[in-house]
Amino acid sequence: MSSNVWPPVPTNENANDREARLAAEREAKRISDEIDRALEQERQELRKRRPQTKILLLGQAESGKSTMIKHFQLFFCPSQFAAETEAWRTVIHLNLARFVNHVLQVLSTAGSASGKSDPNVRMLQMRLSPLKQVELILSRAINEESPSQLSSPTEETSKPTWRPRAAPEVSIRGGSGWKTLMRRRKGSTAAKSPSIPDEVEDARQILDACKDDIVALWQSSILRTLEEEGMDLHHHARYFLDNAARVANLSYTPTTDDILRARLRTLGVEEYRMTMETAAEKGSDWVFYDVGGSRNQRAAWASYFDDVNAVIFLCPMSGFNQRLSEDGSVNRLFDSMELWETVCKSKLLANAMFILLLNKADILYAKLKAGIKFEDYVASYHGRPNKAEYVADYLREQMILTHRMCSPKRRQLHAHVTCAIDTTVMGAVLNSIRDCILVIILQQTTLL
Ligand SMILES: Nc1nc2c(ncn2[C@@H]2O[C@H](COP(=O)(O)OP(=O)(O)OP(=O)(O)O)[C@@H](O)[C@H]2O)c(=O)[nH]1
Ligand SMILES: [Mg+2]
Repeated sequence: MSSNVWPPVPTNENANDREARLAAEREAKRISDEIDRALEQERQELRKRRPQTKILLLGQAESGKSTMIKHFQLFFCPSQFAAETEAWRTVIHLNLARFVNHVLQVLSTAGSASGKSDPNVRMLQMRLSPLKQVELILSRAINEESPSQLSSPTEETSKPTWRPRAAPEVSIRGGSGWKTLMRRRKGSTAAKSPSIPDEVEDARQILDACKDDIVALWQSSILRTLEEEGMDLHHHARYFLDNAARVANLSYTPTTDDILRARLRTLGVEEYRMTMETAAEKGSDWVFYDVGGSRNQRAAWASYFDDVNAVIFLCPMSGFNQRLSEDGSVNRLFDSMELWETVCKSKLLANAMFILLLNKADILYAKLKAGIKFEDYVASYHGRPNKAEYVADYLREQMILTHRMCSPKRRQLHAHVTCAIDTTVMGAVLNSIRDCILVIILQQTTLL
């Protein structure tokens, strides 16, 4: 008998003693197994009874819903956020390649139309032509939907007469599991789709080889002229073009700021399950629904309204001088206000807690500072200071009023002014949202 058996077998044991000992051991094991089973059953019951927190993010397209999801991951599930860095690298490269291709296309049209052809620019156009292939490969790698032609908000200004179409955005269908797909592709050694990782690697090499030319193109004076003439570039496009030398480098790893700026338009509804990793909420499961915000996507929202604990509604304040890309006759801010009213009125959401985020405060600030007058677009603001904090207060008051007038019954509303690309500002907002949600969980647990 081996000496490391516990309890040690008595050396002077006779046959009867042995039989009695084995029977006692069997009984002890039976009791222990029974306890384990009971504990497991209790755990399962608890898991079933634990309220799953359901949070819905609503708002028009480009309001910042998916960016908020990234923040929730970053603050409450940091390991999940870190694990997705690689997938975001591909999206960021696709963003960059698409913007450059868009600029090249605008250049070729404008160049022939207004006689601005310059041999240096023509040379850059030729040397950057492989980026079309890069865009194709990366789009295929994330299984992108075919890019929409109605993709960007349009600035409301009477100045430019010639208006090239905005760059089509990168879009992905909710539920496509693209991040998992990217992780599997990265991990797979030539199993199912051998060509894709190789292709992506090729695309990265091409981008790296083109980086100096991208920088030269972005810095060329002709681009400033095109911008003055109304070339429509998203804020995130500008950010990635400003950082092109770093982003296109072969050894590039996305920073948190880069990931927050990456644009991936949501189509349909994407579900995110997060098991919280931090502080008081540790171990609890939160389920987020991130919806596509453009008008043709909104019909799908209602089927997610059942049993919602919290609604986070994003209103991009900077949209006051923009029109919807899907309907050029509608002002973005007015659309947002109307949408807020509809959401407030919903009977299905009557019991949910509401969180209102007046987002894109940085762009609002920049626009007002540049002399664009808020009252020129929102007549009811007439005579008030053209300052971001006053405008934000005004919008907050209006939206709180709408909530009070339209809600089917009294319920909590928490409103914050946000800039969803600024992690320092968002820290405090996220803590406050977390606290509100924890109170809901507590209330539900007490009610059970
Ligand atoms: N400057 C600035 N950019 C922001 C802010 N919030 C979000 N963005 C950027 O705006 C772009 C659109 O944000 P998303 O989160 O993708 O918008 P969305 O509401 O999910 O849009 P859809 O999926 O089309 O419904 C991204 O490039 C973000 O980085 C902000 O407060 N300031
Ligand atoms: Mg989105």
